[in-house]
Amino acid sequence: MPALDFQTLLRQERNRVRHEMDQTNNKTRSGSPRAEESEEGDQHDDDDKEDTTCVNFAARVDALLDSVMASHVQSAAPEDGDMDIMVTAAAKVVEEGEQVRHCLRARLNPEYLTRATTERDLSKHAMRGPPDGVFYVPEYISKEMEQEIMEVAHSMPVNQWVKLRGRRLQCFGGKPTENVRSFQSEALPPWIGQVCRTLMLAGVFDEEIIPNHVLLNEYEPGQGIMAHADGPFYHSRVAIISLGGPAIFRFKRRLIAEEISADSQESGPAGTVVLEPRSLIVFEGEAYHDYLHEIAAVEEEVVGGTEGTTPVLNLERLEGRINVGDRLKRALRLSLTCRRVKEEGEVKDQDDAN
Ligand SMILES: O=C(O)CCC(=O)C(=O)O
Ligand SMILES: [Fe+2]
Repeated sequence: MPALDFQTLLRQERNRVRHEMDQTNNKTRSGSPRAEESEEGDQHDDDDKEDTTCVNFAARVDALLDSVMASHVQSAAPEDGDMDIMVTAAAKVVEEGEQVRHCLRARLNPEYLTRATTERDLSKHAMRGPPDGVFYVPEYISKEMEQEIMEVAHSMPVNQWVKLRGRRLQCFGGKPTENVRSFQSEALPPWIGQVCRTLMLAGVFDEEIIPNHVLLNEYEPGQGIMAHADGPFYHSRVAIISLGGPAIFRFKRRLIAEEISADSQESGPAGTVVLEPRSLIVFEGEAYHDYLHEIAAVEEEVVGGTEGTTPVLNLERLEGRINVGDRLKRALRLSLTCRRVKEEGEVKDQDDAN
């Protein structure tokens, strides 16, 4: 039996992706919209944009296939020449290549886009601080959209998730770098692009700063994200869509130099927001610049804190579904953090040094 050539296999996979993508693009260019898009007027603009970024997108698929390949070649230890292991690994490469393609090429139901235009006005959803600059929209996405997003997210092979101590994530739009000067933007997969477009249609982002960078975070019960600021890399408005289980988002004021003691760089929570499944939180201004945010790594948490004294900024918007003193049990939670990476000229040198 001839030895299995992983490089050839990879080349074949790439060619297949390219071929499929060429076919899709030719179809779009020759003006034959796919059936699911024909009722949605805006969709064609979107398709035009995807055409121009197609090479970039194909490069993204290549990179993913490379990493699928690398992980299997490694685990198959080809140098020991065990054919059975190699064949199993090759089959896995093809299967996962298929999954990657499916996830990256998926589209959500285009109806979600049209709904976003009519129902939302962000200014109605402002919370009273501190901190200022926080907005909360319950039921921002429908149960169907939540379900579709979770299915696409989980169709990605396990090895495409980046495993961190408190969560795992997938990054779309390019890998964040030390500073924006070395950042290489990548096209967003269509389904992520659709999510960003709903945010624009809902008035969360102007067209010029529609998000071009999205993190898909996944937290198991007991996991969280430590207090942090999102920093100068992005335009200072963040939109986070929550899916799955609930969590409490805590804002903590950043301490000024004189207040920082050896064991504390941050103050206690100034304001919290209960993130219900399918909700949207947006924050900017003071909340972005002067506060850190965190999600505690716990399996259960009490709304308003154990003393019941921590402000819950969106209490009214919870309309009795959740009250101060309630114990919230965590369940698997996904979040989409949508932001716009600044252009080179938009970052002040001082910011960049941070
Ligand atoms: O999962 C969340 O809601 C928070 C995510 C976050 O803060 C981030 O991605 O920077
Ligand atoms: Fe963050």
